[in-house]
Amino acid sequence: MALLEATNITKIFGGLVAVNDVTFTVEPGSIVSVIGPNGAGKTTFFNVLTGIYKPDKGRVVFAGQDITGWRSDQIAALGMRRTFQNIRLFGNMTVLENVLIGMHVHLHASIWSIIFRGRTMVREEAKARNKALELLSFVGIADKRDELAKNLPYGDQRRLEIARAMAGDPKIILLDEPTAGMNPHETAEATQLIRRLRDERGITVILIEHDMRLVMSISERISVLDYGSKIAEGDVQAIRTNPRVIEAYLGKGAAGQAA
Ligand SMILES: Nc1ncnc2c1ncn2[C@@H]1O[C@H](COP(=O)(O)OP(=O)(O)OP(=O)(O)O)[C@@H](O)[C@H]1O
Repeated sequence: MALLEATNITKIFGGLVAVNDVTFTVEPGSIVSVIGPNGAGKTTFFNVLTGIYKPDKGRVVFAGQDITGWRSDQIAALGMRRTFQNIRLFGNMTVLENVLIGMHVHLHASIWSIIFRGRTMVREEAKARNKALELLSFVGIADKRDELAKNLPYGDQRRLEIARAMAGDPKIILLDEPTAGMNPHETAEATQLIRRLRDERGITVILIEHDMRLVMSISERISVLDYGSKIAEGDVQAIRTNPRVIEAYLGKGAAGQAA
C-alpha cells in the first residue's frame, strides 16, 4: 500500500492555478523528487500535502487516513514532517532547544516546562534531551548543541532543520530545496544525509530540488511539474531521456550534467 496518495490535487490563488489536477503516489521507504522550473507549483503542492493549504480539489491519503483538510499540526502528529525552502529555525534558541521543539507533539510535558526544567517533568525531559542529542549526532552537529541556531553556518542550519523534522519520529519527511545555497562539498554531505535518513532510519523522503546532480543520483522516482501540471513521471532514466523534460525543464546543460 502506498504511504502517501495525493489524487487530482488542484490549488488556485485568485485566477492562478498553482497546482493543476496533480496525482502523486509515494511508496514506503522510497526517495522521490518533485522537480520543475521556478513557479511550477512544487512548494504549493508540498503546502497542500502538509496541511498549510487546503486543496480546492482532490484528496490526500497518508498512512491509510484521509487527511484532506487536516491542520498541519495534526498531519505532523500522524508522521509527516517537512523542512522549508527558507530556513525556519528559532534563531535565538539553542540547537538542542530547536530539536526539543520539534518533539513537542510527542511529549506530554509542554515545551516550556522542558526548556525551563519544570520539576515534575524531569524524567521526560531527560529522555527528550537524550533523544535530541542522538538526532544531533545523526546529522553531525552534536558538538554545537549549546550554540544559538542563528550562529550556525548555513549547511549546519539545514542539518538542524532535518534533526528537528526527525524529532517526531516521522514516517515521511518532505525536504524543500535542502541544498539551496550550499557549496558542492556541503551538497555532497547533504546528499549522504538524505540517503541515510532512508537507509538507516527507514524514513521515506520527498524532495523538491533544483540540483539535478543530486536529484538524479538519489531519486527512485521523479515527478515533473510545469505551470502547476504534472508533465512527466518515472525513474531517473525515463526522466533523463524524456525530450519534453530535457527541453523544457532541465535544459541542454543540465541534461548533460545529469548524464
Ligand atoms: N500564497 C500565494 N498566493 C498567491 N500566489 C501564490 C502563492 N503561493 C504561490 N503562488 C504562486 O503559485 C505559483 C507556484 O508557486 P510555487 O512557489 O508553488 O512554485 P515552485 O515550483 O515551488 O517555485 P520555486 O522553484 O521558485 O520555489 C507561482 O506562480 C506563485 O507565484
